[in-house]
Amino acid sequence: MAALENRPFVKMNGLGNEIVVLDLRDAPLAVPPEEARALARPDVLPFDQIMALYPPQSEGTRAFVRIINNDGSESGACGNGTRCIALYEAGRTGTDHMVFESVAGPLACSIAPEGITVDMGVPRFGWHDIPLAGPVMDTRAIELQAGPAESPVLRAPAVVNVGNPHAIFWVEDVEAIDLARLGPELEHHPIFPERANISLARVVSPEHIVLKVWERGVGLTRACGSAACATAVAAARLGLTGRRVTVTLPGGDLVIDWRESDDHILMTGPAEFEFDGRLTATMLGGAELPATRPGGAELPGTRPGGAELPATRPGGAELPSGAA
Ligand SMILES: N[C@@H](CCC[C@H](N)C(=O)O)C(=O)O
Repeated sequence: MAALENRPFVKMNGLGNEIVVLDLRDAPLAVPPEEARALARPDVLPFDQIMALYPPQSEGTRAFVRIINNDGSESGACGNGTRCIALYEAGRTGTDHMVFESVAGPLACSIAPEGITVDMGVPRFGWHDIPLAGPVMDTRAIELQAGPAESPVLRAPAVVNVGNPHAIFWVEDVEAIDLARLGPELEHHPIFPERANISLARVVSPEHIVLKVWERGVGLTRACGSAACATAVAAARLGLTGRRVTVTLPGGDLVIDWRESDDHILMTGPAEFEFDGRLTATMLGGAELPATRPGGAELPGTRPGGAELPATRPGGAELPSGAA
């Protein structure tokens, strides 16, 4: 029997970043990577991340969250997914201020008419924090390039850790570069011992950045909240922008404020409830577990066509009423 069989799920998205919330607080169990990969198949429940909720470990927090990519690997941060679990918890409990715990630290969230704000913590810049394979003094621009050696198409990214590792390349036009081709090579470059999320960023003005992201363990996505945070911080460090910027991703806009008083990064944006249901053995791979989406190069749709998906409500704006 699949470990997650019969568990309730809630499908949500944050700016089109496809999120599955698994509330495992009542009966905690680890998400088996092979079941995550099976679930992510295009005809089942394609997602970018699972946000798995476990019993809180500290007083005053709602849950300990573990973040699982659709290749079954785990990440320390997911900005869009955190807004989703904040909305989920608000629907369940009626509270609009809450704190989650994660392997990277506390995540304080607040819900307001202008959006859901998550305190993503303090960014780290040391080469061993990213981490990089060896000592680098200045992580605002590291020695790394992609494309032909004699005429690289990408070079000298900034690197930042915001709970997960990011490399940001500054470009004139994010659409002019084939990130689906270069992303896998850069994600797995030996300079990144834990791999990295790879971003192309165009600085439009001191208040505006356009961003496209190849996510570690996933591929191209419509939005990546932690990449938006990492990029905003990297741009401010280089003097390309101020500390408050709007970051435009394929899925929409996030406002990032790298707060001067304590260096915490505040990310504000939307999240949406889509539908909920229960996981079945077939969804979790049954007897055989085929590979996940090839290369993750396609942008996933918002609604799977899987005939056996036991969705209990059509996609809608309402809040989930407690799937746990
Ligand atoms: N979609 C996320 C980032 C998810 C984690 C990333 N793929 C990693 O492995 O670090 C976001 O919104 O931040």
